[in-house]
Amino acid sequence: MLKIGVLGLQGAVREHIQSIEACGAEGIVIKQVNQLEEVDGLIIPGGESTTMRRLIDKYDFMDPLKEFAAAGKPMFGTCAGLILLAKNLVGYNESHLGLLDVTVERNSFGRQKDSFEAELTITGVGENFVGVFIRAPHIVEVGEDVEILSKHNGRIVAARQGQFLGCSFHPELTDDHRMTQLFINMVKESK
Ligand SMILES: NC(=O)CC[C@H](N)C(=O)O
Repeated sequence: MLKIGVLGLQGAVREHIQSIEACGAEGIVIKQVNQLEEVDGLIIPGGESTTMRRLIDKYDFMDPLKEFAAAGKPMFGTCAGLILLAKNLVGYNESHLGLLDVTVERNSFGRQKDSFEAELTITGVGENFVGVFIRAPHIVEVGEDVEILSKHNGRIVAARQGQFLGCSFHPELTDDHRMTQLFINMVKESK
């Protein structure tokens, strides 16, 4: 059975595990660096990117996460996880993991729209996917070999570059598991 890890330092961890299991894979909460060896792919969940970054540093996850990526293993960042994966962040000089070649702007859907749902069409997933956006970032710009998978109101909300997948919304908060399945397929193909 495929083993998919969810970085378990902060954020919406349990819901991702449930979604992974609904897709027939094994979900493992990663709380210690050595657990990364057990999994074939990793989801970095939504939450608060600054808090998650602090915990990544505190528990020495930075280099092991970069090594995980360098080994060619797929990674999927959702919401705050997208911010952590991105190569560039609007208004910041430094990024976090800097793996996915996109520029991301945090909290970019405005105040009245702090949280909302929207029906999305996502390449590789299909139509009528309800995206749950919670103080969501969006992708402002993508690098050459990044495929844009979905837009909402002209803004890029999902993208893929090889082994890396990122989205602005929380795919684990509905019982539509197609986005999780897309990632699991990427993990299958990478083996
Ligand atoms: N739902 C989320 O993950 C929100 C992300 C959060 N606004 C951040 O900047 O980290």
